[in-house]
Amino acid sequence: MIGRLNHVAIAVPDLRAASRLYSETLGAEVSAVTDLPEHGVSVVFVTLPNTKIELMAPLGDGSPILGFLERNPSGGMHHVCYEVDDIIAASDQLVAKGARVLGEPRTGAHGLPVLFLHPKDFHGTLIELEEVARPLSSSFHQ
Ligand SMILES: CC[C@@H](C(=O)O)C(=O)SCCNC(=O)CCNC(=O)[C@H](O)C(C)(C)COP(=O)(O)OP(=O)(O)OC[C@H]1O[C@@H](n2cnc3c(N)ncnc32)[C@H](O)[C@@H]1OP(=O)(O)O
Ligand SMILES: [Co+2]
Repeated sequence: MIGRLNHVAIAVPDLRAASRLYSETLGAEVSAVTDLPEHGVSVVFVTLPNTKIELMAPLGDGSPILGFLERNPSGGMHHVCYEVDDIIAASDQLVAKGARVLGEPRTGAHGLPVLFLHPKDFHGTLIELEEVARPLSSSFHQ
């Protein structure tokens, strides 16, 4: 069901300081800050040769990462995001197998459908699924 690792997300208390750390100290390519009020976070993406790192800070009072940052005030690894071909099919299969899917698919930071799986069902790791449309040519060759 799951495909490539799309990103690893790190929750941080200060997004601009974290962006500088990745760009200036680690020498990585870091995007501009994007506010995503519908997700309650502000994010930047760090582009690596084989995947991305999502640095995110809370946006608004109802942010889903506030509790995590209270427990981990200096920040920490928050979730991993795996790509899937069909998010509804993946969700249906996971529910049938007893996993807790958190809410409905929503449009994520890349403009594609995402949803989350409860960390208690996956060895203490919050999982995000992102539906990534495959180019027609790649499905033709499968
Ligand atoms: C930018 C858009 C998008 C993208 O395109 O990439 C994003 O990435 S948005 C990212 C932010 N959005 C989300 O995380 C949405 C899904 N998350 C949630 O609904 C909640 O965060 C949660 C997973 C239900 C946790 O809620 P919270 O209130 O923080 O915790 P609880 O107190 O209910 O925790 C229960 C239990 O789970 C442990 N926990 C919580 N978060 C994590 C985590 N990130 N990784 C591992 N474990 C986590 C928490 O410690 C509790 O454990 P116990 O104390 O042992 O019960
Ligand atoms: Co994410």
